[in-house]
Amino acid sequence: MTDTTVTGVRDGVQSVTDETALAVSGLTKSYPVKRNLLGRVVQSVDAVQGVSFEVRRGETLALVGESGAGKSTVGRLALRLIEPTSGSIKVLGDDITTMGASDLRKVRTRATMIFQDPYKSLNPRAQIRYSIAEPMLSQGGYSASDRAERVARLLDRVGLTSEHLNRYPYEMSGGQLQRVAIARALVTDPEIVVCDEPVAALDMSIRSHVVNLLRELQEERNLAYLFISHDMSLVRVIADHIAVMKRGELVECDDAAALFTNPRHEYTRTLLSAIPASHPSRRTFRPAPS
Ligand SMILES: Nc1ncnc2c1ncn2[C@@H]1O[C@H](COP(=O)(O)OP(=O)(O)OP(=O)(O)O)[C@@H](O)[C@H]1O
Repeated sequence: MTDTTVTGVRDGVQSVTDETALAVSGLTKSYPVKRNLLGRVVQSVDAVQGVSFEVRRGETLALVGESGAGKSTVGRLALRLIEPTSGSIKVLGDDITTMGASDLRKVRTRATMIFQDPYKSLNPRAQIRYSIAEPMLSQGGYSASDRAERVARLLDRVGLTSEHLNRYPYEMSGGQLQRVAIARALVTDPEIVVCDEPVAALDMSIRSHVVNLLRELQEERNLAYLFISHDMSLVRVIADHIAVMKRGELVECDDAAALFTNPRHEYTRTLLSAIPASHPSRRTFRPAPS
């Protein structure tokens, strides 16, 4: 661990309440990278070490840090898409750390994920109508008419039309596909969404539209976002709280306004100094040219 005191949201873990959507405590992940002839791990990468934070209902915790800091690993651990080496994960009050597969499937309808690249996250051989409906089919319990109605409603809400239903991913733009990915993530009415760099792969011109859509949907549905990003200008617009990661550890965690005005860790100051001089306001996000 670093010698920096991690404060703010992390402190909330000690007093998890009904308002807590997601809470992780002491999360650690080592990836095995080399095994000997007996299959024993002889080399591993310590990607995440002792990370703790909570995300409250209806709020956004942004997870920031340079490439390789461990952000995506934390995002995947939060939904147990990968197994933690140690630590615990609570989703909407349920400890999912050792939960069995069928209960975990149910949890993943209430806590979902949007990935960076929709071309990779959506099945290239499936029509859009199937991609959006698939989480309902996996979970079961939705009638055909309910599924069709939910798909149509969400497609409309993310700004697409019934014309897109029978298309395949290769027939759509990156921005349209990320809207499909958002519809898919919301089709089971989750309360938590892990967004892993959801606009980083999109054209500069459409990033703000997708960011604004995510913010509107959060307000309408009281969604909790764990929002992974390396773009501090975007984080400034979307985050209520910010957790800063460096080399697998959380070095600072605070209310967004406090962190921007009074960053305590040297590394946070370095991240902030990289933001272009003219900040977008809290209401609008205009992406800086990359
Ligand atoms: N499947 C894996 N096997 C081995 N090492 C991995 C694996 N996935 C990630 N890592 C390593 O774990 C560390 C953290 O990676 P991670 O992708 O979580 O970081 P990140 O902050 O999300 O970076 P980026 O912004 O580039 O996606 C890196 O050193 C990475 O190389």
